[in-house]
Amino acid sequence: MPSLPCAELHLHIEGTLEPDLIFALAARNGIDLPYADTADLAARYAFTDLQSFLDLYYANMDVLRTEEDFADMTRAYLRRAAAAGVRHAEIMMDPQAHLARGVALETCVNGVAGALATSEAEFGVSTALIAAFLRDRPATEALGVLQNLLAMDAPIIGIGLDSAEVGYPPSLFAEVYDRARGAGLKCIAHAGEEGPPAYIWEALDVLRVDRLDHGIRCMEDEALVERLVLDRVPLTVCPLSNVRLRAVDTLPAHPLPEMLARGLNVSVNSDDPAYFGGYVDDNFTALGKAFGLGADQLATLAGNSFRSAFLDAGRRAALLAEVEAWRAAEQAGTA
Ligand code: HPA
Ligand SMILES: [Zn+2]
Repeated sequence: MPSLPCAELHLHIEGTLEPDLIFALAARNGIDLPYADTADLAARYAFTDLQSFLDLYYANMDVLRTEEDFADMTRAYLRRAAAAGVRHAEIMMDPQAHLARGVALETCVNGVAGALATSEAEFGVSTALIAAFLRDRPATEALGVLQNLLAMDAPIIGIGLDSAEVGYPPSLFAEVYDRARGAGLKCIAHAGEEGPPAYIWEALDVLRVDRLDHGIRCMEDEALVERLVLDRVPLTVCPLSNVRLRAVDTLPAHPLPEMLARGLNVSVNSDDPAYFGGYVDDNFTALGKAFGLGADQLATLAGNSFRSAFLDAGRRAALLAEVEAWRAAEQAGTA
């Protein structure tokens, strides 16, 4: 069966570092890892919440030192994503996590962007880059990094907001988002993963986001659901991530089917696939199994991903046609 064609809109490139690549980059850079082997590392992926994951996620980034390291990581993701059916990827990176380790902005941005530049020719995956700011660091630091990204003419289409959510409401970053919007950048933010519905309201009303990452806790606030439906705000949902980080207890308890039924503009994404048990195809497969989703619902989710992407009209139409062809083949039983 051919993979469902989709866009991946919520993907932290640093979260695609697989254990074997972590070991390969450590060897290349002469770094001693505090793990016996890849199995020892993978055994530590039993997370209790977002912070327990972030601790390991930031520690493992230490193997990324050169432009080539960032490019190799990005190419490995694109190869795997293409096999998963991804036809367009809007990829987030965390520049502050690298700056804090003494890696230059040019090194991390040019490494990732260099691999993205050849992605369509090499893997058939069109791409865009999003610079995410760490909400548990000061907004003044984010503002400085944004200024530097603009000064170097970094090939980014937008900004995001990630890292530890609770205690760091979106409104802290109002000035950063105003500046980004003024520079013509798209505005995206994580909200409502672990944080309360009030953070989603702030992302909408203060940051004026074009798209929300996660947003699953909107289901606790009826007026918020109505607002999100009315404005067709895209929500990039990451089911396997939510289970691994204990935002939901089990996949069958995930609110995604209810979100779809309420008319929310939901897409399916992998977040940090090396850490959360799978890429976007694995997320679709797990959802299909947990909820018995048919071709129509899967095609709706894939269609939403292309409708929520920052694509030009021509490519969007071509990719939506691929989804319709997939749906027709599935329904005819010829896939
Ligand atoms: O799932 C996530 N949530 C918040 N911040 C992150 N940074 C990487 N992954 C995540
Ligand atoms: Zn995320």
